[in-house]
Amino acid sequence: MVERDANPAMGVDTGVDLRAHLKTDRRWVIKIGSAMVTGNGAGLDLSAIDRWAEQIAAMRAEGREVVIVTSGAVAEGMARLGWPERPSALPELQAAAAVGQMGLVQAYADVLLRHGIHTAQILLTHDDLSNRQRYLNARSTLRTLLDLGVVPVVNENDTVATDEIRFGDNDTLAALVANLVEADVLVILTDQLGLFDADPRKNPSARLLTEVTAGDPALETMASPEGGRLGRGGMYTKVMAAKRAAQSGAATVVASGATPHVLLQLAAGTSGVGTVFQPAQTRLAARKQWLAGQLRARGTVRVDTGAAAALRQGGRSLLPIGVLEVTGEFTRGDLVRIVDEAGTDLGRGLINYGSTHAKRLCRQPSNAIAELLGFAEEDELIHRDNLILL
Ligand SMILES: Nc1ncnc2c1ncn2[C@@H]1O[C@H](COP(=O)(O)OP(=O)(O)O)[C@@H](O)[C@H]1O
Ligand SMILES: N[C@@H](CCC(=O)OP(=O)(O)O)C(=O)O
Repeated sequence: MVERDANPAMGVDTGVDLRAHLKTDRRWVIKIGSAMVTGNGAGLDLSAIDRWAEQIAAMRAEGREVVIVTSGAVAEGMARLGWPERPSALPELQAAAAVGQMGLVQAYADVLLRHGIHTAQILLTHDDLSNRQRYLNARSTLRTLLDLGVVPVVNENDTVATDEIRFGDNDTLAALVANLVEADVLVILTDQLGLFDADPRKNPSARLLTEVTAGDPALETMASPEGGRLGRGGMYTKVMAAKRAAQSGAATVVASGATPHVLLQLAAGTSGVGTVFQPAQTRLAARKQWLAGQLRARGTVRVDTGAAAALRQGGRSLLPIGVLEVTGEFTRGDLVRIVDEAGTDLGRGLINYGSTHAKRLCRQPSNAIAELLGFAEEDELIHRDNLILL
């Protein structure tokens, strides 16, 4: 039996009861590692997938949104091809992943459909998320799927991923997906009860830490980069994923996928389950801080008095109807300055339309966007979540 201990040096005393917070957190990214999905390499563990699906269905019924990030393509491919060891050559890994991915998504699709929930396969590479246009497209697709009540099932696109464009481990991918969908919580299900103060495989007296602060450098020395036989990255990439998720304001929990009702216990705020990584700041504060740190505005949007008042007092999004003039050359997702009629700085924001389109939308109602441009991305020129006032 593992001793549970919140090491006082690692404890969090922010006055925020993070476990209680989980009870109301709405958007969850749940990452499931290879060892858990494939019953330690013995082929897909369908009964485990079934148990998680049942819990995810219960979470959906409570009004929560869930994105699954699942590993296991390579491990399932190995099982299907009868390979006992994970290959080291990239083409073989990619071949195994291509074989295994088929069974992996089918398994999630089948079990979730039994609960009346549709799934969607999303395969991403690092390249997709570092290219602004593709990042925004992936983000819109994921948000639309969530709005439709679909559970996206994400994995790395192993077939095309070469060294320069691969995440390499799904913990990093999951943190980036948490950022992409602005998740409240990232859950990483693995084959240990959580983060221990040393690798429990090597040190049987290692103690479980239940509450820690994301980004605490001490955690990085405790977490070994060695994974199990199937996984990659070990606990180190999970600690780094928690740090990354915290930068967009998400809390991370590392817990065992084998703990009965693990997801429902977390969603109920049950204490002692897994390791909770507390983010140092709130989601909105993190996002606004990121926006404030962006110095290079690519264009300027001049707004009328009504729009300026709506932004200042009402915390509203900027609609094209309130825009007098757009200057500069920029693409969708770029940072622009927002100024009032007199040209005084009001704020900064990420714009939903490129400059050619934005210029055509000045003074137009949002319901005319589709007709004017032949397509409509969003009703707002700048959404309030992507806007800071100076
Ligand atoms: N400090 C630590 N606490 C818990 N596990 C650790 C720690 N350091 C290393 N590990 C190892 O990390 C492994 C989990 O990583 P990995 O095999 O990559 O899992 P997954 O497939 O779930 O991503 C555990 O089985 C454990 O041996
Ligand atoms: N895309 C790979 C992920 C490999 C991986 O990172 O595994 P893990 O460390 O178990 O999350 C696969 O599906 O096998």
